Amino acid sequence: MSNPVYVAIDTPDLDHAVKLAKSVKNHIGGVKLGLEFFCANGHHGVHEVAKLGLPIFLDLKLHDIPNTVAKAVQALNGLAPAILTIHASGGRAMMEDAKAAAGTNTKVVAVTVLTSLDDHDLSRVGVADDPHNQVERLADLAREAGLDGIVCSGQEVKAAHKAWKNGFFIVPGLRPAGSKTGDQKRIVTPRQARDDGASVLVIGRPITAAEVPDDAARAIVGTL
Ligand SMILES: O=C(O)c1cc(=O)[nH]c(=O)n1[C@@H]1O[C@H](COP(=O)(O)O)[C@@H](O)[C@H]1O
Repeated sequence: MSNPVYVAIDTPDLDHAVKLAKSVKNHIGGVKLGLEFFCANGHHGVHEVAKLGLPIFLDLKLHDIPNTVAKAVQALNGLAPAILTIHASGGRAMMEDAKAAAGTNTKVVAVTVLTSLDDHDLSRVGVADDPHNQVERLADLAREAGLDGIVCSGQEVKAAHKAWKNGFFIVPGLRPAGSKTGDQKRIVTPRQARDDGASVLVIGRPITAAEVPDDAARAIVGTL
């Protein structure tokens, strides 16, 4: 089985990003580049990190009208990301058009309920349901739209996997026992997420903010 750990390189500093990715390269399965990195470094930055030869997960969480998202996806095709994120709450048509616009080797995956939100946060944005039901609802919609999978927390992945047997499940909000939670609310350990059916384990600060990121990555992979 290939290594499911994708390290989230969240920094605007390209040199630091490349250095970090190089230092953990042998212990991870891929690199996730998100908004902070992309807004600062754009396509050039992605190309530079991609030179290391690891699969790139481009986490831009696109969310707009269908035409705009489809054109944005087209504009990213030159980067050939292994994985690209859009928001499920953009609706079925937006997801269908995004998938149709993506390259055949790119998995298009829908973010359901951010791992930084709990029941209370959801109710404040007008979602009366709990995260579990909302993930289930958005996962069904993403599957109907022909997407490859979803992003959800480790607290929902078991049920999501059961309902969508061949889905691709990305799980962030992972914290090894004893590590700082930060802004994440729905957390589990990397091992728990893997056991419950995650395809990709997204891990950022527990690796990137460690004194020796290389050692932290090795230790986490050792728990899987
Ligand atoms: O799509 C994501 O990757 C994502 C979705 C989500 O619900 N929660 C979430 O934390 N993420 C991303 O996963 C990473 C988590 O980073 P750490 O909290 O530092 O491990 C960040 O890059 C987030 O942007």
